[in-house]
Amino acid sequence: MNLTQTQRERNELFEAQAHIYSYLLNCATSMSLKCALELGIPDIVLNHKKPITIQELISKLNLPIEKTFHLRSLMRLLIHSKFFSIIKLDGQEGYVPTTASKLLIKNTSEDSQNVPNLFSFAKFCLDPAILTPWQFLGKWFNGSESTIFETVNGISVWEFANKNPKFNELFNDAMTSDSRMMSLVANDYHEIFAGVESVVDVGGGTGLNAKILLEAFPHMTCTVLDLPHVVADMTDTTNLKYVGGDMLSFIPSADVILFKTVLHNWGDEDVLRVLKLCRETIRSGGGKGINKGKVVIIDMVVDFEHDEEEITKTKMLFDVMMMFFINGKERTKAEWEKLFLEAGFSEYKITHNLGLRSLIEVFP
Ligand SMILES: C[S@@+](CC[C@H](N)C(=O)[O-])C[C@H]1O[C@@H](n2cnc3c(N)ncnc32)[C@H](O)[C@@H]1O
Ligand SMILES: O=c1cc(-c2ccc(O)cc2)oc2c(O)c(O)ccc12
Repeated sequence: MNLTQTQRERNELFEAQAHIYSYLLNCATSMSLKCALELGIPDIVLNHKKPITIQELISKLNLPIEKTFHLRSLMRLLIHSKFFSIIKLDGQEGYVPTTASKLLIKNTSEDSQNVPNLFSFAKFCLDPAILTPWQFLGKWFNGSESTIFETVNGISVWEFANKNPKFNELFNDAMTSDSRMMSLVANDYHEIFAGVESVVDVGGGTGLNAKILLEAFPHMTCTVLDLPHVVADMTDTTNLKYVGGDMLSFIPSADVILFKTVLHNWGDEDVLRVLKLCRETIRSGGGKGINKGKVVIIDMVVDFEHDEEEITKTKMLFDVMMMFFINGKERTKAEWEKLFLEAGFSEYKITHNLGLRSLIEVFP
């Protein structure tokens, strides 16, 4: 087809209109997912064991039959967003889960703590306490508060968590749920933890990451350092100890100093301060031997050149979110390297096998 200049321009404008509308309505996808989670749709579809028809789904959800049409539309959007698939069986269409919806099951038992599950992380991201501050981005640009969270609440996320037990629980459960993904790789980390007797998990939250590590390396001892209100109710065990404190002023000594999704919470100045503290701790701890006296960081490494499109987009979203919520940022390899060298470290090694995150070993 030979389009005239005017036809091409018109088509371009219509395409741009579709593009704009798609982004303007992005929140409809998040909200539809929120609704599906509230209703427990991933659990129902998974537990059905075979494709579930729209009528069966309506009935299991105990919804009025008049809502069938609406539920079908919701499911169609969630199928398009890869949270469910639809297949034909015996002439009837039925919904089946995808890997994404299997990770969003609501009902997992306490003893399946290290089975990957992201329900609590999703619940946190979709909570009004986290969604509301986005509305104030424009106001924040014209104001003096350091984050949009402070524009809305007057205090930082950490102070807010300290003062609001419900938010504290929501936040800690979300981070714990993210840590459950670590159970997928802990057993591959023999090289990284070979000969290591002690680990301090800095900003280790309620300790799930430490527990997963200790399951893979039972001979180790682990100290979890976190803010006092986070570790207040935690109970020490033989090889797991909780310490309340501020990582900006004190890091307990150990063979390995671990930071999982912690350093991206901080700006360069604070990360430098923390890394220098680590360097001091390693120097005075005098750890000798393979793997003794190193820092291990599990965090994003932004690499727009090599990352796949969805990973790139997610890293950009995290970067913006980190920046506006807690003054943190996602870093490129060059940005990480600059901080390591400035803090007095001489070498580092990056292993990319954690999806969005990479594991960085930093040596003195
Ligand atoms: C993003 S969460 C990561 C939690 C855990 N590492 C994980 O991956 O699940 C950041 C953690 O840092 C803790 N934190 C924030 N400021 C801190 C500080 N000044 N000293 C120690 N921990 C801090 C928070 O309470 C929170 O548990
Ligand atoms: O303080 C936060 C906030 C988020 C957050 C903000 C907005 C969203 O739409 C989703 C998530 O995530 C955080 C996070 O992942 C983290 O490691 C520390 C703090 C926060």
